[in-house]
Amino acid sequence: MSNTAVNNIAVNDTASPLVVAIDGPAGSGKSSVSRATATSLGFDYLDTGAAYRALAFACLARSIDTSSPDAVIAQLVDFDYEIGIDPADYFVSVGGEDVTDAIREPRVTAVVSAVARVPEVRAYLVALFRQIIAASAKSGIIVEGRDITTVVAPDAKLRILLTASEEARMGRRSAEISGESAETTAKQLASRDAADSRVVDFMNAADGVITVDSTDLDFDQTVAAVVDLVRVAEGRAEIPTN
Ligand SMILES: Nc1ncnc2c1ncn2[C@@H]1O[C@H](COP(=O)(O)OP(=O)(O)O)[C@@H](O)[C@H]1O
Ligand SMILES: Nc1ccn([C@@H]2O[C@H](COP(=O)(O)OP(=O)(O)O)[C@@H](O)[C@H]2O)c(=O)n1
Repeated sequence: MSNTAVNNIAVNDTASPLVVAIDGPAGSGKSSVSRATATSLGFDYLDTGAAYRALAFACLARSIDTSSPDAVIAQLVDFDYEIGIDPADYFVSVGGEDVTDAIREPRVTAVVSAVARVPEVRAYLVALFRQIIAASAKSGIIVEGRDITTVVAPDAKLRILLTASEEARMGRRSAEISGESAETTAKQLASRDAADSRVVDFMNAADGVITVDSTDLDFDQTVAAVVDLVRVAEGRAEIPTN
């Protein structure tokens, strides 16, 4: 297996990886379930939301007005972003600085939707995601976000919409975030989903996309459900009956 570097992205010249596309609203479990599934299957894992967050972080670091599309677009020229796609070595960096935790701060979450709704930003990042996917040297890659099943990888071997009731999603998120009331977390999550869904529809499964509803599944059961679907997609198992 050999890899070459083009524009800082290692290009895998072996067979293309099996692509698993996962979309869904905030708090449905996309990142955690995708990462655990990738670990269990020996696949890579690409968190696309991290790129939008990293760009929002870079804008804030330079005091850029994130409500100005032109100002945000101007940041793309020297947006020096890197992400780890090995689920055992997940990191996000901007300009060589590790921002893995910083991009989850509420001040970044508060402006990320404004950055993500700019069409030029989306076109730039979609192209980057496709390069990263093509460069995966593993047998598969799980890619999660909002528009993966419809825009980034509509031809993925397996496409999943991961959902959970609003109540379950908000409960999970507020359990993670300390320092903010459950009510504040719930309001912020709902308003971000509303803003994001004006740009891409990630609440309804597109044709051919399988819905996995994790409302009544615990974390391990959700991972097991996704692993089962991957085995079916690989032709290694029959379609699960429940
Ligand atoms: N099925 C589940 N049952 C309980 N908790 C879950 C489940 N799926 C995910 N979680 C937890 O919910 C939280 C939000 O998950 P996360 O992966 O960050 O969601 P997303 O990436 O969709 O925003 C995490 O703390 C995660 O461990
Ligand atoms: N494929 C994607 C992924 C994220 N995003 C944007 O990036 C933001 C952060 O994504 P995320 O996946 O980290 O969000 P969480 O649901 O994990 O909080 C979202 O609120 C969207 O605005 C997007 O527009 N398209």
